[in-house]
Amino acid sequence: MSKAPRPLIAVPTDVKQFENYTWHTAPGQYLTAAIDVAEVTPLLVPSFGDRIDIDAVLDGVDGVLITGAKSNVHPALYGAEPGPAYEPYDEARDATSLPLIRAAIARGVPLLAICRGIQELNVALGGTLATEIQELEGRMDHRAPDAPTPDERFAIQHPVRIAPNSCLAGILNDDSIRVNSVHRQAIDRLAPRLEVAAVADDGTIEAVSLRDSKAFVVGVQWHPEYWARSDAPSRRIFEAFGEAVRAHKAARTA
Ligand SMILES: N[C@@H](CCC(=O)NCCCC(=O)O)C(=O)O
Repeated sequence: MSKAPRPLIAVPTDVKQFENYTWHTAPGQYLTAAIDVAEVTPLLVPSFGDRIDIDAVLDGVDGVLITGAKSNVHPALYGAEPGPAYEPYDEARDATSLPLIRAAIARGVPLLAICRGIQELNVALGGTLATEIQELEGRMDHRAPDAPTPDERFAIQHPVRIAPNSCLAGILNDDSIRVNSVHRQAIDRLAPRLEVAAVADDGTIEAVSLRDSKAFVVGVQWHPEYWARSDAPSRRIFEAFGEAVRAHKAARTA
């Protein structure tokens, strides 16, 4: 009996200049976690903003994965004054990922948003971000260790407390896990439709989910993709995302 075809997920891209070309690209660590652990097939969505038919994309996939990136959501999108503390920007990505997030939520398409992704999720739904949080009173330094290798930069660093009865509590079946940390921005004002699913010891919001949502909508500030094969909570997040994607496909094709 032929194997059921793997469901497809959409992954919006970063726009980068490299070797005299403009590239629309995504880091491989997210794609391999989707393939190997969530067992879904990622399709990159080029960041051409309103030139991309978001509905046509969502007609063809059963999930959305929003990756991390060194760039930051443009502050004008949440009413902050642009400046060096908010740079670098990737406005083409913003113009694609934010509409994609809103449309996926409106249609009940499962969504996993990681690092920059949780920040985009919050802004897309009306929230705001704080920048250079390591300079804020009482905050830890959430940036990556100043280390030469990716394994060291994405090393597990600090605990986060999982909100009881949250979507994430159901996925992880634990009240505290340890996570890596590679960010200098974080959620400031939480969007009205989101609820906190995890916090760090300094109060930084580390995960959110959509209030009263039937669909899987989870944002995490850490990087479960990096250790998705070896770290149990990381694996569980990608497995749960894959389960939600397959359920969406089964319901859509029933
Ligand atoms: N730029 C935002 C989001 C951080 C993020 O997505 N980090 C992952 C990749 C970054 C890297 O490889 O250095 C912020 O800083 O909060």
